[in-house]
Amino acid sequence: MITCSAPGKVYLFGEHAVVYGENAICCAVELRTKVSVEKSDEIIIESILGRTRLDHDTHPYVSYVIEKMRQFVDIPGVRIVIESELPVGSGLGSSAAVTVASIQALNHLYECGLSLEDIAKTGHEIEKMVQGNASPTDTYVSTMGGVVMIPQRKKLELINCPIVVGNTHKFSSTKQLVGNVSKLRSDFPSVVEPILSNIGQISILAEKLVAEGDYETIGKLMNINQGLLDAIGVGCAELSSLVYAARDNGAISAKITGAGGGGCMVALTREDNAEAIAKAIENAGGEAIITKNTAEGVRLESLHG
Ligand SMILES: Nc1ncnc2c1ncn2[C@@H]1O[C@H](COP(=O)(O)OP(=O)(O)O)[C@@H](O)[C@H]1O
Ligand SMILES: C[C@@](O)(CCOP(=O)(O)O)CC(=O)O
Ligand SMILES: [Mg+2]
Repeated sequence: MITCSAPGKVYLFGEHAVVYGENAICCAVELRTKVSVEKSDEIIIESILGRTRLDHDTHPYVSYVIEKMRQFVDIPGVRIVIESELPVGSGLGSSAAVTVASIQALNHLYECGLSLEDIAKTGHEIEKMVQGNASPTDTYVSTMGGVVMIPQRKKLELINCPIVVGNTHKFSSTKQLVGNVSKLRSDFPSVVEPILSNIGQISILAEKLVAEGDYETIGKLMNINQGLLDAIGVGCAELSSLVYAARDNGAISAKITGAGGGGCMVALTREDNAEAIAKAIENAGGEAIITKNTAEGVRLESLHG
C-alpha cells in the first residue's frame, strides 16, 4: 500500500477574483488529506463520504483522477482509501488536497513519472471538470506548499504567525458559489468587474508586505478583501459572526477563506492571542482550529502498511 498526503490551504487574498485572472495569494496549511492506494481486482474508493466504485456523484474528484491517470497507464482495478483532517466543502481546499494526493499516490503505484508541475496541471484540469470553472490556485498550492502568488505561481515568504480557522459547519459547494459569482458578474458587469479587479489589486499591494512580514498592514488589506467578498454575495450571517468575533478579540485580520456561503473564515493572530481568538470563535458558535503555514506540498508518507 502506498500513502501520499497533500495539504489544504487558506486564501490570504483573492478567492473568486482569481477565477477571472486577477491576482491572489494563497497559503498551504498543516491540515492534510491522506490517500492510500493498492492494486485490486476492482475499483474501490473509500472515504468519509462512503464506499463506492467509480462514482461521479459521491467521489467526483477521485473518479476523474482515475480516468485521467488511465491516459498514462492501464488501471484495471485499484483500492483507494481517503482519510482527511480537512472538513469537506468548507473553503480549506479539501477538493484540491484529495485530488493532488490521489494523483501522486497513483503516480507512485504505477510509476508514471509525473513531475510536480504535471500533478498541479492535472489537478487543475480535474477541478475545472467538476467545478465548471476553477483557478489553478488550490491544486498548485496543495502540490507545491508554501505561500504562492497566482497567476504567476511565484513562491513568497512563509507566513510565520498563527493562523486560526473558524468553521461555521454550514455546508457550501464551491461549484455553486463560483456559479453565483459568474451570474452576478454577467448581470452587473460594470459593478462587479471593478470589485474583482480591486480584489486583485489588493494582492499586488500585499506581495511586498508578505516579503517584509508586515502582518499589521496585511491584516488591514485582508479586512478590505472581506468587505469586497461580502459585496459579491459570498458572505453569510454565520461567517460574519465568526469574522467579527475574531476581530473584536484582537485578531490582526479576519476574512472568509475559499468559496464562502458557509464553510470557514481565517484569522491571522499574534502568538500570544491565538488561543483567545479560537475561544471567541467557539463562543460565537464556530469550531476553531489553530494551524500554521507549511512549506511542504504533496508528499509520500509511506510505501507499506
Ligand atoms: N475526505 C474526502 N473524501 C472524499 N472526497 C472528498 C474529501 N474531501 C473533499 N472531497 C471532495 O471535495 C468536495 C468538496 O469540494 P469543494 O466544494 O471544492 O470544497 P472545499 O474544497 O472548499 O472543501 C466534496 O464534495 C468531495 O467530492
Ligand atoms: C472560489 C475559488 O477561488 C476558491 C475555492 O476554494 P474552496 O474550494 O472553497 O476551498 C475558486 C477557484 O479558485 O477555483
Ligand atoms: Mg475546493
